[in-house]
Amino acid sequence: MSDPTRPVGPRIISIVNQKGGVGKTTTAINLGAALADEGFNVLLVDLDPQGNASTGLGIDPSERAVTTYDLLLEDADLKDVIRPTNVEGLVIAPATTDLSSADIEMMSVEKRSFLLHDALRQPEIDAFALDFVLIDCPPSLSLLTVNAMVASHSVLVPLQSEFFALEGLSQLMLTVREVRQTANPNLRIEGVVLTMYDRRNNLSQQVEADAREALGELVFKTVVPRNVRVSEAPSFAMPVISYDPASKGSQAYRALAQEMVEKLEQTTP
Ligand SMILES: Nc1ncnc2c1ncn2[C@@H]1O[C@H](COP(=O)(O)OP(=O)(O)OP(=O)(O)O)[C@@H](O)[C@H]1O
Repeated sequence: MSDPTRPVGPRIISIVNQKGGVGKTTTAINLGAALADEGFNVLLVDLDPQGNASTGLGIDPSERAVTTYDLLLEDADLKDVIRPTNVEGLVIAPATTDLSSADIEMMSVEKRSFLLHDALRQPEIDAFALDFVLIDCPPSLSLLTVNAMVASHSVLVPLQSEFFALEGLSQLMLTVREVRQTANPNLRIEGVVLTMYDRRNNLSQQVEADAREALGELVFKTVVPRNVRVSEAPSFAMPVISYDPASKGSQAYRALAQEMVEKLEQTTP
């Protein structure tokens, strides 16, 4: 399906929050699968050395695959890195723990922030006819995350409906501002999505109220509930929308995909 929301090339979205365990990987997998289910062609780039998005979509970590490490640091061809998943329309560039190596830190400042940017602009990317690229970032504002932001049109922030959720957001926004000033002036915030939301819990409601007050329209209307089916799905190497299509988690990620596409249609000329 051609994407009406972009005139040229895929829309590249980094999924970022330097806090660990807030739902970045879960959002990357399930938003990717929901967009693919809507008929879009999606590439998930796993930039987290933990490689959970890769294993969660069925890539065997013991297999010596060509990975995003090779893409960034060994000039590998995108076509050799991209692998199919068991979700039609969703392909993945898998990660390995090698990504946490110091090689990237040792490169010159000018080069090291643009590694992913340059890799994703290889002409061969056209062959995949991608509509969206989602980048699953590590839980830090390290060079890997900066690489993702430099390569992206926008940043999507999962926010766990928990204590201290909003702490750290100002640091994240500072990094976005720095990337805008130095490398990617058009970097936007795609939105903030509340994850692991528990309707019976006052804390979730309080975090939601605080986030909406502080961030206004940036917060997606869709919230992702805490749902055991979401957490079970990766052990079966599936997104929740395949594992349990009727579950609340599956419905939420479908709604999030639709809301995001609608927002893009409204804002893209
Ligand atoms: N909506 C949800 N309902 C239930 N469990 C969830 C939900 N979202 C995420 N989880 C669980 O929370 C844990 C952390 O999620 P996830 O790995 O997506 O976070 P992350 O931000 O990518 O973590 P890291 O910072 O380590 O990369 C996982 O065990 C995941 O299965």
